[in-house]
Amino acid sequence: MIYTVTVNPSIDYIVQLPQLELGAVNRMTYDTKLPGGKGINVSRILNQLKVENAAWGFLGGFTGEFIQQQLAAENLTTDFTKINADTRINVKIKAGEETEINGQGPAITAAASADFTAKFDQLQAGDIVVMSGSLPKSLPESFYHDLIPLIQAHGADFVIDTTSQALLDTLSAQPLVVKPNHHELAALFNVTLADDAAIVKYGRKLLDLGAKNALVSMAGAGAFLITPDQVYKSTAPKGTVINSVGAGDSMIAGFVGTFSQTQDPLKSFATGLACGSATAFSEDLANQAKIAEVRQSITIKQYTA
Ligand SMILES: Nc1ncnc2c1ncn2[C@@H]1O[C@H](COP(=O)(O)OP(=O)(O)O)[C@@H](O)[C@H]1O
Ligand SMILES: O=P(O)(O)OC[C@H]1O[C@](O)(COP(=O)(O)O)[C@@H](O)[C@@H]1O
Repeated sequence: MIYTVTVNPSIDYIVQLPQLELGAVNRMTYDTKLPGGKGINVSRILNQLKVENAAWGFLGGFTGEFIQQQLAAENLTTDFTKINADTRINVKIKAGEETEINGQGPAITAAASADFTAKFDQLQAGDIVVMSGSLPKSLPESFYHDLIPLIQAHGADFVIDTTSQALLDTLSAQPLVVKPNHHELAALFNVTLADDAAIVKYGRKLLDLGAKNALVSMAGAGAFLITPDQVYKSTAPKGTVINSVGAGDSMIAGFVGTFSQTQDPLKSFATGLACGSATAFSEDLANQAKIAEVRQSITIKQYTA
């Protein structure tokens, strides 16, 4: 069983306009509201792949209710901890380029946090917990790190998708996979990544620090998979990019979903690539048919320096 953890979900409010003029009244040509947050996106893609999963985290207020309703309409299995404050709204502006304004997130009380943590008692050996996204300000920086012993005590694995020190702090506990994009990888080690060799060098460092596998995604330029034995690269398939919000989460879902069924990192990489690009080529996250279509054009090569 895969459990996704979204401690800071969001309504993703996607707005489109021909151009954004700062300091002026701008009019939208299109807008839509989607249930968002990284773990929720992973769960929505796992559902498309028919991989059993449950979404955990915190939801509150009218925004939380909207997300709960949307997920129920997709038959997602959820067990969110209720909070009183409103779940955040993240604004995604599409005006030529994509600009994102993500909220800080609501206050989580100590009681809600304890209620959430108690859920980890039900984990079993072989389960995978995917912890994704930013932490609301009211939770300590060590929140993910503190969950790891609860996961590992049951013989379950974990995947972490966060940035900066919060990510570095979890590597020694051996996450099944981590997936920084190349900008996040550069920021993690405070370097500039000028070419493939530099990306692979710093991607390997993630394994040296403890990660079992690392994906380094590069948006329209594809991704690397670094395993203890091999490095693989794939360019992204060509297509019309409609909305790349959630492409990274989709890639993680594809990788973890297939890994849970096959334990094969290369097959998992192929599914991850298909899910990431299929989402970039869709208005909302990708559906099963789009993923299957894009999967046909994925090619992966072994990378040698
Ligand atoms: N413009 C695009 N065209 C094709 N595939 C894309 C595009 N953007 C993202 N993808 C696919 O999704 C993966 C993850 O996207 P990326 O933007 O790197 O992640 P994140 O959203 O975490 O920054 C990429 O490695 C690629 O396979
Ligand atoms: O928790 P964070 O880092 O603010 O990110 C949340 C945002 O990321 C998303 O999960 C999309 O993430 P990706 O584009 O990286 O896959 C949105 O749904 C959400 O608005």
